[in-house]
Amino acid sequence: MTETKIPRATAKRLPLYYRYLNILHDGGKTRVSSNELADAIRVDSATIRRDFSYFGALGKRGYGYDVDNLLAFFKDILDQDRLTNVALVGVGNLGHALLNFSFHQDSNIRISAAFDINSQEINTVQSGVPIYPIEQLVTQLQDQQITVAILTVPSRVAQEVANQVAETGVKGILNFTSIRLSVPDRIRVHNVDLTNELQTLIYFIDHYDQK
Ligand SMILES: NC(=O)c1ccc[n+]([C@@H]2O[C@H](COP(=O)([O-])OP(=O)(O)OC[C@H]3O[C@@H](n4cnc5c(N)ncnc54)[C@H](O)[C@@H]3O)[C@@H](O)[C@H]2O)c1
Repeated sequence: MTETKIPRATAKRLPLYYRYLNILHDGGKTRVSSNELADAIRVDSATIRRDFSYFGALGKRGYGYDVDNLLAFFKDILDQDRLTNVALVGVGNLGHALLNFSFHQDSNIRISAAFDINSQEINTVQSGVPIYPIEQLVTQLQDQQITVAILTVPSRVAQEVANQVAETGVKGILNFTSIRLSVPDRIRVHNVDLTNELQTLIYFIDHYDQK
């Protein structure tokens, strides 16, 4: 694995690059310019060149980037050869939507276990994923060597669930609840807030896109 320290904004674009390079590869394309990439994924070409330069992937003037090289490179960085098992905690409205969502086939991510307290849900298999009672969270996460957990429980129980997750080897939590979780330093928490995303989008539309 490459240990390069990269800005978070760059890291967020990596899966985007990776997906598009796969499309190019499947279409038999062997090289691509930063301008072509820019048009396709709607990130400006200067940003793409800067992002790629963090990894020492420098295109040649007049040639662009070699698709296979880049793809192998991103595959390594994103650790795509390894399947990541993810746990989902809270199979309600949002949890069901995530269970039914097939992650991009080339992403190597899958939800392998879900947890709830609702007797209607537990001990069933939905979209191929077994739903276990929350009491089995710690043992299942450990047995399945799960490293990422998605929290879609009601906010009032979020911290309590996070405490249980912290008893396992989980390294990352994708937190959909409105609670700012307190977890040990070894666990990274990413908060997802659709309201926030929409407000940011509306802000940019209102302030920057008035042409
Ligand atoms: N971040 C966002 O943009 C966003 C959007 C929608 C909802 N949410 C949040 O996501 C969470 C889920 O929303 P929802 O609409 O799916 O709620 P929901 O009530 O439909 O689902 C919650 C599920 O969690 C289960 N649950 C309750 N206590 C539990 C526990 N201790 N352990 C395991 N499971 C437990 C419930 O049985 C239920 O199935 C809420 O916190 C909500 O505020 C966030």
